[in-house]
Amino acid sequence: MQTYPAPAKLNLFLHVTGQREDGYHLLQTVFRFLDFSDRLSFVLREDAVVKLHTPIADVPEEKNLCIRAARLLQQKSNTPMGVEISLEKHIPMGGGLGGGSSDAATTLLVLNRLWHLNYSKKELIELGLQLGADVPVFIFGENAFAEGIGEQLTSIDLPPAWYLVLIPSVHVSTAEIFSSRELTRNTIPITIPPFSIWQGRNDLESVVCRMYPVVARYLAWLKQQKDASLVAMSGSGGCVFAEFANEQTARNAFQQLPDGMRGFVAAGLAYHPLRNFLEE
Ligand SMILES: C[C@](O)(CO)[C@H](O)COP(=O)(O)OP(=O)(O)OC[C@H]1O[C@@H](n2ccc(N)nc2=O)[C@H](O)[C@@H]1O
Ligand SMILES: Nc1ncnc2c1ncn2[C@@H]1O[C@H](COP(=O)(O)OP(=O)(O)OP(=O)(O)O)[C@@H](O)[C@H]1O
Repeated sequence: MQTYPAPAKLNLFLHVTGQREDGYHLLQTVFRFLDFSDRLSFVLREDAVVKLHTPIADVPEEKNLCIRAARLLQQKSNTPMGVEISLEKHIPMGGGLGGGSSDAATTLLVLNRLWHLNYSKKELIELGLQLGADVPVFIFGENAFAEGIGEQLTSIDLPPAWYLVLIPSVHVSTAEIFSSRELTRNTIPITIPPFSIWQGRNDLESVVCRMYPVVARYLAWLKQQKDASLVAMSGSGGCVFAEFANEQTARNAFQQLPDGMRGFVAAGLAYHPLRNFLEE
């Protein structure tokens, strides 16, 4: 059966520049896709049933972002069709790597075709935003500089790079970090061009490190790696990453990991694997 990728993302930096009246935070961030993906497959149904074959521990089916994405598309289009979804999960959950959002985006892209709906990328992005602030970039399909709450996207060329991503054993709630009293919300907005991804930082990092000291320890270990050019937390954490110029230096660092630290090595992608899916 055909399977479709839902890649992870990194936030190479993440600045919190303000807050909207509805409580959502204004951000500036750079999203980079990773060659590290969940995989989804879809079996069409002629009735309107939408169901998941592969339950995830601690996530009720109704809350699974693939199921929510499929239901939202059904509602919008009034299609009489349904679907059975299988999800092979690889991306750590609640780690700041955007796995759930990516699963939702791939579901919207693929069902748009299988249900013959012909929505445009812009329409799917608007729909995706209702599911989460991270969903639009995965439909957009290009590495991007993002503003607003993550939905104002400008594509950006990033040089080839490899990443060592570490996964501390914590589950960080995005809402909890954004609601922290200690979060600074007044980073001065940068203008494009020019800006350098290496001048940025993750404003959520210090809040997460204080609440989860293990994240600070993992960052400190990565900062000792001599070939790493950029070390930061992704999104609202707790995953942290180091950027390397090539695969070998990333794998060398991976082999030095102390006992008990978990992680993986992945190439940075030039674009999302389904970037041209709507035109194909
Ligand atoms: C931190 C990032 O991962 C950076 O890419 C995203 O901004 C988070 O995106 P996401 O996981 O899709 O988050 P959502 O499901 O939309 O939001 C979860 C909760 O985080 C808070 N939230 C999220 C995004 C944002 N720009 N401001 C916020 O204050 C809100 O309380 C929201 O209820
Ligand atoms: N398909 C899914 N995959 C992962 N998590 C899902 C999924 N559907 C719903 N969820 C819920 O969403 C929560 C956040 O998942 P996700 O892995 O996307 O977080 P994240 O990587 O921290 O995202 P971000 O930092 O970008 O907000 C999970 O803890 C889980 O309860």
